[in-house]
Amino acid sequence: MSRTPIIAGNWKLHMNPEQTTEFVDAVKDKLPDPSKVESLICAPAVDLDALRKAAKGSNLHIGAENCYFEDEGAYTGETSPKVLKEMGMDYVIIGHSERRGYFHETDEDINKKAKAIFANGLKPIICCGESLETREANKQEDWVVGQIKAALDGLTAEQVSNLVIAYEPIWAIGTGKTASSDQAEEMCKTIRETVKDLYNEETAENVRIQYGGSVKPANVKELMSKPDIDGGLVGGASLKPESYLELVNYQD
Ligand SMILES: O=C(CO)COP(=O)(O)O
Repeated sequence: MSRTPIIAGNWKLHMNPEQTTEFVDAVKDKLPDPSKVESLICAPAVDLDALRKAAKGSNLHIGAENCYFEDEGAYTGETSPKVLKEMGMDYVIIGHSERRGYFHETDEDINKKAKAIFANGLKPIICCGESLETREANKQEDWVVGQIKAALDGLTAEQVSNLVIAYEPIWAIGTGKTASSDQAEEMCKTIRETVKDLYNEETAENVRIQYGGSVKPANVKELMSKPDIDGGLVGGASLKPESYLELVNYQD
């Protein structure tokens, strides 16, 4: 088993093209060897052209924060996965709790998006995670297993081997309240077992699972030491070059 760790910044609704170029110029020569850690930035759609240009020739992987499940048509305001591929993106985040919550994205939408992303030769980062209410009722496992089953419905074992799942408990996002490394590991392990039940052992060993929710330089090492945590999906702490570099270089 050799899963390459993947540390991804999710910039959410921050940064403009100029700031994007400045950020990438500041980090691109200081990234880890991509065979040791994959460094990724997922940026707002309006910054992706700047991201691609600035990251060209570097070890920085690039991605979008969302896309639609159709390649083209009368869908005002949406982002085409086909064009994201043409623009040189590697990954697309789907199913983030902010998209589920504020923009009413359903499990069915997320599943359609995953299929459209694969159809265009991109890789999805599929987010899942429970609310505080669900955690307090001790129903987080059922909740997250349900989200994973719905998101992966109809995907092949090969596709699942190549995608990334991000476990992001909603109560830990942007709150400074990180899940403990044991809580994070427990759920990432449950997700891997779910993939094993749905597919097979090999697929479960291949799929990379990130933890997200107040990941920062001070806790990244501890989280990454857990056997089922293969990466981080980082919001706030990915916005400054110094902090991002500390995260991706956590092995140093
Ligand atoms: O939602 C997140 C990443 O997708 C986590 O955000 P924070 O790292 O700001 O808590």
